[in-house]
Amino acid sequence: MKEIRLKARAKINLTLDVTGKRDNGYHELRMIMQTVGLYDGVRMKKIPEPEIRLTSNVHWLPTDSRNLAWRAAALMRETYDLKEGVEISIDKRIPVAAGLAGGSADCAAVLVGMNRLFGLRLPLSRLEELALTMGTDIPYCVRRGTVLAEGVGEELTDIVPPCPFCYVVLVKPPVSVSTAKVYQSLRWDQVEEHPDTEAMIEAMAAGDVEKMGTLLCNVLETVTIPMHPQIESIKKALLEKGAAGALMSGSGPTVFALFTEEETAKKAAREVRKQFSIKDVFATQIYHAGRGTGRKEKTE
Ligand SMILES: C[C@](O)(CO)[C@H](O)COP(=O)(O)OP(=O)(O)OC[C@H]1O[C@@H](n2ccc(N)nc2=O)[C@H](O)[C@@H]1O
Ligand SMILES: Nc1ncnc2c1ncn2[C@@H]1O[C@H](COP(=O)(O)OP(=O)(O)OP(=O)(O)O)[C@@H](O)[C@H]1O
Repeated sequence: MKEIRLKARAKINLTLDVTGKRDNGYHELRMIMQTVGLYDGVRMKKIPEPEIRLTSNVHWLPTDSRNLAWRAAALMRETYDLKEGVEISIDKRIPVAAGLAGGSADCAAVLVGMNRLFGLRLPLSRLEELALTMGTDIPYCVRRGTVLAEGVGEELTDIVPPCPFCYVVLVKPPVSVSTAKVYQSLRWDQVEEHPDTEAMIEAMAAGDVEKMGTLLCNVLETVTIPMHPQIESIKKALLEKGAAGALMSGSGPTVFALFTEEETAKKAAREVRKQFSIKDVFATQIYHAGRGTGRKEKTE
């Protein structure tokens, strides 16, 4: 049977503000999300057996209902009463539990893949609704591009014009961060520095990457950086190596930095990898849904 191949892309948060807390413990957010080139390869194939068979190149990652990609396939089979099963293989490149929404991206890719494989013709808006039942970052991973996310992360507005093309270095220190714990520890009403979301949207419209660098701001840094001070050292090193700006993505621990020059970005990536003895360092770029990076795509 025909196999389809999808690229489940990582995201970064250019700004992340928390504006309140709901009774159920979830936080009200206002954040600018951006897709980057780094991706997990997802291959899918229909099988006659009514099963979901999942494999991945990361041997310790669960391949059952604990995996978000498995859950996406199960949800589509149940919701649309699909008789056949599916075989999914994930080539993971996005570091796990990194603040880059790797699991959410795989989940979104499987929703899109099931829609295609089974000829369901569901609009993206329906896939975004289904996505929200599995995690608050997942609707965005279905949509992708430059997006203002509000509510608990599910109210999505495309930002036009989108983020200008630039180079992005990702550095994931070898520590794991639990998103739930970070939110639980956040004293959102005591945070002093909030992002200027409107100014960031203006800087993007002006194509001013240097200005964008000065406006990067994530209130979750107030929780994760004291737990892992190395994040601050990595940010500082990336700025010294020519970044327009550097910030922790999501709940962390990954740090990303924006660069206007490819060579400067690659050199910074090489040097940071060596200086901090970190293997998970990637030189990638901004990605726009449908339009790609606008340049020859490569992540190193
Ligand atoms: C940090 C971000 O990645 C920024 O994009 C997201 O807000 C988190 O997205 P995610 O990993 O998809 O998060 P979920 O799997 O939905 O939730 C994980 C946990 O984070 C907390 N959570 C999540 C989203 C939100 N708006 N408020 C929260 O307090 C909840 O305790 C939840 O149990
Ligand atoms: N397909 C998957 N890929 C990676 N992790 C997965 C997957 N499915 C479930 N998980 C589980 O989800 C947890 C978080 O993984 P993920 O890589 O999505 O975190 P993250 O990058 O911090 O996401 P976010 O930015 O949305 O908080 C891991 O502990 C992992 O066991």
